[in-house]
Amino acid sequence: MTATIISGKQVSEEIRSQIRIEVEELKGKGVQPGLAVVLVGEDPASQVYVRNKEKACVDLGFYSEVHRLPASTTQEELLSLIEKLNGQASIHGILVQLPLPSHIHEKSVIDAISVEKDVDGFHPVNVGNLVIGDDSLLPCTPAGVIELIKRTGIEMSGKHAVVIGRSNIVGKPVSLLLQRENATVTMCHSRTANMKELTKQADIVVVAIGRANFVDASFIKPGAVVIDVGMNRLENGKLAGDVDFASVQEVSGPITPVPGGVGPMTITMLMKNTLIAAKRLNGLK
Ligand SMILES: Nc1nc2c(c(=O)[nH]1)N[C@@H](CN(C=O)c1ccc(C(=O)N[C@@H](CCC(=O)O)C(=O)O)cc1)CN2
Repeated sequence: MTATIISGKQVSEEIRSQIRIEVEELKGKGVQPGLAVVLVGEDPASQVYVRNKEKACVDLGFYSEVHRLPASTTQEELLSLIEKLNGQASIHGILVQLPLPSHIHEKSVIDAISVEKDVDGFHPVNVGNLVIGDDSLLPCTPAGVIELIKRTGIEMSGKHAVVIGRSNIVGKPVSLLLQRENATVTMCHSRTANMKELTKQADIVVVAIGRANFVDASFIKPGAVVIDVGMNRLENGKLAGDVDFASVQEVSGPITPVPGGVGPMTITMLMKNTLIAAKRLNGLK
């Protein structure tokens, strides 16, 4: 059996087409969504992601500012830039590219971003609103996972979903969003004793454990949906997911590849969040 491949590129392009239309409508009301991206240091992968965010802004008609700061930037300098962007009317979304150099305290930086402009959805107020089910800016990768599942026409309500990984930026928020869609959610992590027993009962498996090819066919119930959030750079320079795609696709139902699955959704959901923030900050729906 060969599984259906869920294309993040294709779904992402569908969403971008809708965003383009909404941006034009918003411009007609005198508002151009604006995104500021801050990059500290020269991490090669981060440079690529920031360039792709800049390109997405151009492609979708957003105003864009990219602040490329040297690795020697102090925390105080970074916080003072964030304070300036918090007060800048042309900017509706602020994103500080992670990881930051080790001398900068990540939480202090995230906490300094205005809640209304936190398009990463990492601020504790946005996280708290997600937990209690209030309106908030949702973290981009988890929101992308849910959107991919929905737009593939897969029902989540009443399904058993197993999430492998409990990070603050993927595992925990994905599990909350799946519950919001009325799935029954089990969370597994590196210390889970009977992981395969649990995953083999799942209708939907989301893998975000950060270990290349960790999940093979023996974890998966025939026909289950498999979403791979992993992005592991191998020694040969190739990118590998947390799922052994060749093995799992023999038994699974719809499955996301790496690259080309969840990854492309991350930047698209960032653009969607910036559009939402621009509307809210201007009192528009
Ligand atoms: N402030 C943030 N920092 C980081 C985030 C984030 O959401 N907010 N996520 C990642 C990096 N990231 C966006 O910033 C990101 C990662 C991967 C992709 C992507 O499109 N991946 C492609 C493959 C790209 C490649 O070949 O390297 C894919 O999976 O198809 C987009 C965005 C960490 N930092």
